[in-house]
Amino acid sequence: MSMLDGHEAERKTREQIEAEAELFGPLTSSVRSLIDATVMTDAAPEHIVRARALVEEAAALLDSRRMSAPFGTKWSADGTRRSWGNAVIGLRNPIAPLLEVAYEDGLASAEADLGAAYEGPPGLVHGGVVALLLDQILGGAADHAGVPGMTGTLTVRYRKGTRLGPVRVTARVDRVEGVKTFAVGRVHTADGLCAEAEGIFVLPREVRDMVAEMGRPQ
Ligand SMILES: CCCCCCCC(=O)SCCNC(=O)CCNC(=O)[C@H](O)C(C)(C)COP(=O)(O)OP(=O)(O)OC[C@H]1O[C@@H](n2cnc3c(N)ncnc32)[C@H](O)[C@@H]1OP(=O)(O)O
Repeated sequence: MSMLDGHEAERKTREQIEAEAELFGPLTSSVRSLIDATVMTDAAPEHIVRARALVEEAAALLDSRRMSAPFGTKWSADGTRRSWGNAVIGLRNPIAPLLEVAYEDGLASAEADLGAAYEGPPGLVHGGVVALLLDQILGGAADHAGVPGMTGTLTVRYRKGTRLGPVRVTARVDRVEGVKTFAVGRVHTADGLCAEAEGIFVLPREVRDMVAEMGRPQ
């Protein structure tokens, strides 16, 4: 599979995209609540059996027609980019903590409320989930700065356990060396600094080749 696969131009208008967001956003949010309820429930066995039947009915309804491939990244003519399947920010992805990333003065920042579904050690966020958030926000900072790349290396230093609940994640580009963008970031909770990361984002060779090809005079 090529790195360029899954990117697709689309002709949808802003209104159509907004209508889709209004349709799918609440579904995602309901399923996210369902995930939390599944992890946390202490309901009576008969309620769990009934809930399972309802969930299976809902899954069958949704599965009655499927896309031919995962959502990927869709680009509109006006430059709007949709990565609605993304594991961190995907509007259609109920396991995504849905980081809404804000960019200001070169700093990417986002907040998320990580519930029981993200638990690793008791009461703490799973280290892989911490890395997941950092990967996304560091990559987003690189992208937003106009020096995007695929994660080549992500180094995370876990300073202290990240308590489940509200977290704040920040990142910025540290430097650019040729095709490599070095970004740094942090995760904070009310307890203070919990994790720090450095990521090296590499613009893949085939994208470099494509850009060089496009720039070549006919
Ligand atoms: C908004 C968007 C946010 C997105 C955030 C989420 C990001 C992700 O999750 S990406 C998914 C995870 N990452 C991947 O799957 C990447 C898999 N790896 C690859 O595709 C390739 O190995 C890739 C692109 C990293 C490098 O391949 P390629 O372009 O062929 O590299 P290559 O030409 O050999 O090397 C180019 C430069 O990068 C360096 N480099 C290569 N691989 C790495 C690496 N893994 N780590 C650090 N540096 C590297 C090389 O040393 C070289 O440096 P220099 O120019 O100084 O000599």
